[in-house]
Formats: sequence, C-alpha cells, structure tokens
Amino acid sequence: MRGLWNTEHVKAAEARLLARTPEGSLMRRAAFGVATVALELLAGRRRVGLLVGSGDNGGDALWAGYYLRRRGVAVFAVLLSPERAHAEGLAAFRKAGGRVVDKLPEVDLAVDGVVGLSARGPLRPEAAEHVAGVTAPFLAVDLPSGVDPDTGVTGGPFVEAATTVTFGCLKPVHALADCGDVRLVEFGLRPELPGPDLMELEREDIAFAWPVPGAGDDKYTQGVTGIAAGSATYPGAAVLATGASVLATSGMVRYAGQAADAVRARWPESICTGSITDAGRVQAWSVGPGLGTGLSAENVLKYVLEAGVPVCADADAITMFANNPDLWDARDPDTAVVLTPHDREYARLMGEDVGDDRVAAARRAAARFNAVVLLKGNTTIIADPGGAVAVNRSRSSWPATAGSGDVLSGVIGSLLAAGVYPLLAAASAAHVHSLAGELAANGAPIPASSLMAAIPDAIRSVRAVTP
Ligand SMILES: NC(=O)C1=CN([C@@H]2O[C@H](COP(=O)(O)OP(=O)(O)OC[C@H]3O[C@@H](n4cnc5c(N)ncnc54)[C@H](OP(=O)(O)O)[C@@H]3O)[C@@H](O)[C@H]2O)[C@@H](O)CC1
Ligand SMILES: [K+]
Repeated sequence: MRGLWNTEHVKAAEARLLARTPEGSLMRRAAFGVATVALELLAGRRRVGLLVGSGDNGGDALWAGYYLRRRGVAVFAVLLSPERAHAEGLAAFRKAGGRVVDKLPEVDLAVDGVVGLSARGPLRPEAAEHVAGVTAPFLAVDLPSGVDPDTGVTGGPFVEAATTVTFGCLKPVHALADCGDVRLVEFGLRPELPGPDLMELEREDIAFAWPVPGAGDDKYTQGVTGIAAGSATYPGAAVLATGASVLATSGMVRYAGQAADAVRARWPESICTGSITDAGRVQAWSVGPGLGTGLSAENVLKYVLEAGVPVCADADAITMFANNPDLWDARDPDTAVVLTPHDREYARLMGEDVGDDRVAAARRAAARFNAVVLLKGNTTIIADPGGAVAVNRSRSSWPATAGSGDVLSGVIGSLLAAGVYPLLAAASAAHVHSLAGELAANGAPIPASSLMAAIPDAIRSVRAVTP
C-alpha cells in the first residue's frame, strides 16, 4: 500500500524535521535527488533548462542545477521572480557556472521548479508562457506546477510532466493527476507524519486480499453472492453482473430477477430464480444494474437491505435511494453497504455536484450514508465512513464503456460475500476491473463483456506477484 499525505500534514511534518536538521540540508538532499534523476533522463545529453519560481521549489531547482553543473551539464535558468529567487541556491548555481537567461534556449530536459507545495491555482501567465515555449520533456520538482497538490485539479495551464521527483512522501496529486513517472526521494519524513490521508493499493495488497479457496472449502464456505439486477428490458446487465461474480471468486452465485432465462443460458453454473424471495441464502447482495426504479424494483432493494448481509448498491439502486430516501430505513445499520455512483448519480444522491475536490466529495457521501462510497472516474475514489480513502487510477479509458459498471458491481458483490473488508473489497475490485479493462483493450475499444472475460487474467496478473 502506498500512502499519500495532504499538504497540511506534509508541511507540519517538514517543519518538525527541519527544526532538527542542519539548515539547507533537506533542500540539498531533495535537489541531489532531482539532479540524479535528470542525469538518468539525459542519458548522456548535456543541456538542461530550469524554470525557477519564488519559493523553495525554485530553490530545489537551482540546487539541482548546481549539482548538474558539477557533472558538466550546461544549465540555463529563467527566474520568474528574480528578487525572490532562493538566495543560497542562486548563488551556488551561479558560482558553479549556471547561466541566468530571460528565455530558455533549446534544451534536452526542462526542470519545473515554478511552484510546489504552496501552489494555488493554475500557472500564472508569465510562467505559462515560458512553459509553452519548451519543447523538451519536463521533470517536475515535487509536483507539476499548475496542478493542485491536494485535489489534482487543473483550472488552467499546467506543466505536463514526463517525470516527477517528490520528497519525503507522496502527496494526493501523485495519485489524482497525471504526474508522469513518479520518483520518491526519502529523507526521514515518515516518522513525523500521521496516518496517510489517502492510500493506493498495490498488487501485493490485492493479491493478499483476494479470496483463495483452501483444501477444506466448498462452494458455500467461500461465500455465496446474490445478484439482483437486470429486467425484461435490460437482461444484459444481469448477465454481466452475474458473469463478473462467477469469474471473480470460486464461491457460488445466485441470480434472482426477470432475466433468469438469459443468465441461466450464459452462466449455467449460477443458480437462477425469477423472484428474490425464492433466491435462498447468500452472504452478500449486489443490487441495481438494469433493475429499473419502479415499485417492484423498490421491493427488491428493500428485501436485500433487510437481509442482514453486505450489499453493493449500484446504478438504479442509487437512483431509487435518491428518489425515495425512506428506502434507507430498511437497512440494518450494522451491515455494510457499498454505493458505486458516477458523478451524475452522486449529484442525484447528494443533491450537489461532486465539485473539484473528489476526495472530499466521496468522504462526505460516505459519512452521510454510513456506507463505503466508490466514486467512479478516471481516478476512482473509495471512501469509508471512518474517513479512510483509497484511490485507483485507471491506466486506460477504454473500459469507460456501457456495461462496465455492471461488471464492477458483480466483482464487488463476490468479494463482500467472501468476507473481504468493504473498503478493501471495493478498492480491490476497482483495481482488478481497471486492469482487466487494460488487458482486454490492449489499445483498441472493447465491449464490457470482453472486460468481464479478462477478469481471470487480471487476477492471475495480480497474484503473480506473490511468492
Ligand atoms: N519544507 C521542506 O522541508 C522542504 C521543501 N522543499 C521544497 O519546497 C517546496 C515548497 O516551497 P514553498 O513553501 O517555499 O513554496 P513553493 O511551492 O515553492 O511556492 C512559492 C510561491 O509561489 C507562488 N505561487 C503560488 N501558486 C502559484 C502558481 N500557480 N503559479 C506561480 N506561482 C505561484 C506563491 O507566492 P506568491 O507569489 O503568491 O506570493 C508561493 O508562495 C516543496 O514543494 C519542495 O519542492 C524541499 O526543498 C524539501 C524540503
Ligand atoms: K514544480
């Protein structure tokens, strides 16, 4: 698991660390890390340009320029606020033979030291003009300038970084926005930090969480998943959600609803009934995709909420909650619910738009509904009511296709049925879902059924990291 910390916590921790380290040593350590990565990226080429802002981020860039000069690299620096440029860094840079210029010449690599942790808003016009004039790849110091460190939002011009070198710990921007290849320079900050504000699961975490049958297991002991989805109009949603659940774990899957014939034809291993009341016992329900929002769908939703097992509520289930908040009364407050809205469903459910700060939005919804909220997007945010948040960045947008959400809800349902902790279930499902999408797409459009079919490959790929 990779932890990420908000600027407020990073600044407080850095202040404590600074107080007990020799002056300037942290900045030089950070800058040395930047110079090392720059040399690697230069691969023998010899011209670097620095864009230097008014704060310590610019100081890092100037000190990096100093170290690069000592390795014989030609380094040019544009000072965006000459009177506020970091004094020691500038003096060292000049002394080592670095050249201050009004405009960067042709270079092999550009270092973005415009702004770091104190960034607010997009690049200002002068910085934006210099950035636009650069054709070389950018190496961002700490984070790409113009991107908000805590939300990853860009409200105007920003640096498109090929590589970012950050220090001490990762910040939310590194998971919420595209920072290129992110490298971390450690300098002993971790003991000063509280628990992370966000986490990003790695393959090892998911491999560990994913249910693997033991010698004593049978189809019941691994958790039975119930799928309450689809309708006469939308049988496909039922086929996809059930199929995803069949493929995600080796526990049994029961389907209940109007698409029983279609599901049975495609997934003979599932136990299908036409009515929810005949479904039999399950350890979790996945409810909503293609279900409709009429009275009979409401009764299905109430039934699963009263069943006393975890529920993944998606699509029409979310719309029903928005239309009729009294449905929540059916829920046993001690059983977990995972809600999986996209932005429009979120707005319906919460009566407000998601806004720029998607993490805060997911946290608000999780607290309001006492549920795990998985807010779909290119970066999916998963928040639990206790305030813990996991993020999953998808590496490709091909999976954003019709039926993709039905597949996700089936995977979440089967992890909940296997007893996986709800936040971990939702985050692991999101990871495997996006990986399946990437594997299936391989550079071309894919239907959701291909994404679903790639779930076993995605699980294999995740589990391949375990010894
Ligand atoms: N602390 C530590 O231990 C270590 C810290 N380190 C480094 O320090 C960095 C933080 O430095 P910092 O706090 O000095 O501010 P920084 O981000 O350089 O901003 C400077 C000024 O820029 C301005 N500005 C704001 N937004 C802007 C925009 N969009 N476009 C243009 N300008 C904008 C704004 O000033 P204003 O003009 O508003 O008065 C702001 O005050 C951190 O990211 C890391 O690189 C490392 O050395 C390791 C040790
Ligand atoms: K920067």
